[in-house]
Amino acid sequence: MPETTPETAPETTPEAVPETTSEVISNVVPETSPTATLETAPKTTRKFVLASRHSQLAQIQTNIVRDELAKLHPDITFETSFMATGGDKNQSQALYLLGGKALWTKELEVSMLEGSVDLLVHSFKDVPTVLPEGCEIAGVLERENPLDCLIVKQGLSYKSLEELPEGSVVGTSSVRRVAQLKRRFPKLAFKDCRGNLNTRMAKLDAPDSPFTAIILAKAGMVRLGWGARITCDLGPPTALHAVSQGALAIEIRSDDEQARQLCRSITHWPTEWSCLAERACLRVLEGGCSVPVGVYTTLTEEPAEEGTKKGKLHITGCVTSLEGDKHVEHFIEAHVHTAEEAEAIGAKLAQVLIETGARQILDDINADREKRIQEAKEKNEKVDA
Ligand SMILES: NCc1[nH]cc(CCC(=O)O)c1CC(=O)O
Repeated sequence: MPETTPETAPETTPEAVPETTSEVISNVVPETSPTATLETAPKTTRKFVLASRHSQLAQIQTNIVRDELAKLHPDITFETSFMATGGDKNQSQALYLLGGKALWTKELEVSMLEGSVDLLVHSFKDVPTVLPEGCEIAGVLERENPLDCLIVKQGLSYKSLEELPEGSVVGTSSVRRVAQLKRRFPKLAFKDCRGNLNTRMAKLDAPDSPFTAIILAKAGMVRLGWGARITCDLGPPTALHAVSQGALAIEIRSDDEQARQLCRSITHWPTEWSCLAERACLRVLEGGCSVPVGVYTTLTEEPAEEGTKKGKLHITGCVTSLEGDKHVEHFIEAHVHTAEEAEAIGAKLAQVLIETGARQILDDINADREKRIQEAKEKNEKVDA
């Protein structure tokens, strides 16, 4: 297949990037630093290795975090390391058979717990709502635009989902996106489109591609420098985005106090609290497998007493049946003073959704999933449920 990376793509393809890149950012002690006088003292400053998946987007995101850290901590050395994860390696099996989201994070966590790397940089939405023992999210950067967006195949001039002819094939592998869009656009067809963003864009633009358009997270497109390919945004009320979409999270070993301090220094608290509220909502709803949950959150900073924080949290959540025929949506607005209060609001939102119809939708989805796993087993497929 010819290289069909969009015109705006950087020169470097992901294949050109070595599996492991180690780059010393800075170990120079600035002259103004109080430690600058200890020139003969042994260098005890620890080196920190940031790690992520090896996709081009993951590398860009890791470099964003590294640059933020290096800017605030010029006396510390930061390196980066990139590796393939289960999710990258297995792109043919249906996502619902692959055993959950830990797919993208498990190998990285193992390396970190072994001590080979120190800070894991993730798209927050790929991080499971429950982390392994000994791991925690310690840092969250300011959120990029959290919405989904439509990208129409190159050469076609449709400007929105409304304009797509009946029966057009829209690519996405997200049950949330399919459910929400079937509800609004019953005449469109949806088809799996897997792989990292480079792969998905190439699949869309290939001359023999079945797709008229695909749906992606806008944040990824923007970070890759492909914003010009975005046809339109998909936001409320048409579509609510995934929990924590558009935010970057940094995971550390729970016993690594130095890493925690570094993460705190670059954390954007309104993003962190918003994402924690969204994750609390998902944790209550999901019971272990991926569900079509959409959210939209704003957190507006309010005047607070010295040394404290306060914000007005407005969080909307929805759960949609896989065929788009059932949908429950609710929002809560509350003043919050701590991350824990924000999480409590997210959990309460989930509770309200469950009581107003989400329970039935989720039970149906779990039954459907069980059935498909059973069918797959019967077909002798390797299933890791
Ligand atoms: N599911 C994969 C994934 N994980 C994070 C992003 C985009 C960046 C982000 O949400 O921060 C994407 C691509 C997509 O959903 O289109």
